[in-house]
Amino acid sequence: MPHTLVLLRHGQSDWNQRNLFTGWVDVRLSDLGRAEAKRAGELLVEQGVLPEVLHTSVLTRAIQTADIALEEADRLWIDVRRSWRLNERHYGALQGLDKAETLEKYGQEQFMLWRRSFDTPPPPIADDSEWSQVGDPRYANLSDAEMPRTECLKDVIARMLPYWESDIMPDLRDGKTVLVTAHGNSLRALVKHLDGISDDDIAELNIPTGIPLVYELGEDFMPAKPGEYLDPEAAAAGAAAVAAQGRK
Ligand SMILES: O=C(O)[C@@H](CO)OP(=O)(O)O
Repeated sequence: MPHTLVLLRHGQSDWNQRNLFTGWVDVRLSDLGRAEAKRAGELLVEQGVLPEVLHTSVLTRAIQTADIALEEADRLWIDVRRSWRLNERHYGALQGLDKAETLEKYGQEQFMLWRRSFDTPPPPIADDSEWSQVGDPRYANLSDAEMPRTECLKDVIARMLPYWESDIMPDLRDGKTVLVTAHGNSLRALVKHLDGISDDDIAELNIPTGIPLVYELGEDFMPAKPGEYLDPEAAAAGAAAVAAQGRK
């Protein structure tokens, strides 16, 4: 029996709209982001993909997106689990900075290295920075070593995959249609794993906001073919817009 997995990046956030590096900063959805989340719920209903369990990050924009989409699908009642392991990549000292200004200041090569390279993290954020998450009660159970001050995609894979195996795979094994509502870079980490994308090629992959991406997985919890967006045209346009961020 194939397992159905639905990945959903949160709708546009206030900081996506303002073109700021976000990472673990807990910003809310913009009006457009709420509309995208509602549309995601409509797409799930229209195409008969009805989630039976939800996994989200502990960031509000992912939680809001799931709630709005599931309300639209009349599925607010399904079981929910949340984990910091699905959080956006921690953007280190770049959190709160304007993407276009950062590009201008450091140049295209450094900007893209920080943004999309597999294993080069941005400089770490200071614990007393306005945009640090140290001391945030939702991370009280993390050890100091687990609490990131910056992350590259490789680090995200290392903290996300254990949750995939321990919590998401068992729900798939139970035959449930699983919705994972998360973030541009935490979902890039999962798609890299599922689609077997190389460390170099993953730089080119961008995930659009608010469009469900559906995988049918085999008994080994791997797909026979890449996932399919429920609105492929909007997904292509959305991914191109993410790729162009930084350019004003
Ligand atoms: O700012 C961020 O946290 C991410 C996602 O919005 O941005 P980027 O696509 O530049 O990695």
